[in-house]
Amino acid sequence: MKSFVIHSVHAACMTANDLGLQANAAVAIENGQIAWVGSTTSLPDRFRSWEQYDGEGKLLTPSLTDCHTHLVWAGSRAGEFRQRLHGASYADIAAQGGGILSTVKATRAATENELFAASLPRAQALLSQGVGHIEIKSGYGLSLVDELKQLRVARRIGAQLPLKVTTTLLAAHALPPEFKDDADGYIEHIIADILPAAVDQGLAEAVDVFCENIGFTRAQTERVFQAAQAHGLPVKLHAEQLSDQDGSALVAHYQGLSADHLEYLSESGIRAMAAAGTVAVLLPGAFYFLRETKLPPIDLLRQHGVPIAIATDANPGSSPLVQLPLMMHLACSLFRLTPEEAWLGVTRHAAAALGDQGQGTIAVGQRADLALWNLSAPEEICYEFGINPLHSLWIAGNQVS
Ligand SMILES: O=C(O)CC[C@@H]1NC(=O)NC1=O
Ligand SMILES: [Fe+3]
Repeated sequence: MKSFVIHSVHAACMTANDLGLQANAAVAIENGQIAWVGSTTSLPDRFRSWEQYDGEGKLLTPSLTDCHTHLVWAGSRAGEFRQRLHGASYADIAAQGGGILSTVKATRAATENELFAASLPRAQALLSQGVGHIEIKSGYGLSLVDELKQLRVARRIGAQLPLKVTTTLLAAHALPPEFKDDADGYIEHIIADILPAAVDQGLAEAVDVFCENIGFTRAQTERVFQAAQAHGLPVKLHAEQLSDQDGSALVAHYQGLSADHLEYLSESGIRAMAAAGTVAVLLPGAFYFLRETKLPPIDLLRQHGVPIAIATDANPGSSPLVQLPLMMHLACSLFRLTPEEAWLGVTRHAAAALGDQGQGTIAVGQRADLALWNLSAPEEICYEFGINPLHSLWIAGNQVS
């Protein structure tokens, strides 16, 4: 692995609560890690013989982390989108077999290779936007064979592309037809069969549940969390998306990595998250696409010091938007986050939501996952949309674009 220096950049190091901007900075990279960060003018002699990369005053940040995606799916829900625009209701569409279960049907029918071929371009798109770490959930298989198939495809994406993939078991995403009207039975199947198999095959690094009035109850969620804990896996939760199920307090009780969506989050849930260090993952794409009107309690999250992350929630039903910089734009435009919060939301805090403490920063000892941007100010990526501002991307010190 080569050693080199990127110099003459505005480095956004992503310190605890701000961008940590350093003008005319230099970063020395050795063996895929950051070896030194400081002013270009004070570069130590031992680095001066290394290959020098002139950043020409551009903005250098950590590469981006998309900490919440359902990236592996087959089929399309574009037809439902057209039906709804012609006046069909969700109930009409569900009655015709649409919704999540139509994606489950297509994902089950796809071979592993077909699923990989359908999903790889989505990861390639994120990589082209400067994303170096993606979380990929299961949740469209809803059976032992098909949940493991999804997770294997997620692993293959990480093997095929120069980016890091973190996998999450979300078997408790919806009720499969085989367990119609028997949600408790399905939860027991997850606990007895799907989760142990995913653990035995090293396919899951966290466990997630859709805790919602149209998903699984708080009690069913807790059964899954107890099983995940018994297997030594951390938990995260689709929480308070459409109602307040007090799921955020539950995932915080289990020292969960994150609570995600959070439009209906209460202050007691926020207090629990703050005490546990649970990250608030906001998903403005789903809010926008579903035309939600209830904003997450951003000011309360700020007051209680809960770290805020932002992710695509890329999925065919509520956020068919595989574009992380767009989420920064929507987070500022719709949720009124500041550009600084948006940047921290796709770097440092997003990495923390995946248990990758310290990643998503430019600091000595961190993996050299770095992005150089054609931006003269950080806020430009939140303000304008359409032209890809990525200039260069390094993952573990290897230049990938
Ligand atoms: O409609 C889909 O395919 C997924 C919807 C998605 N899943 C979830 O738990 N919340 C959502 O918005
Ligand atoms: Fe989601």
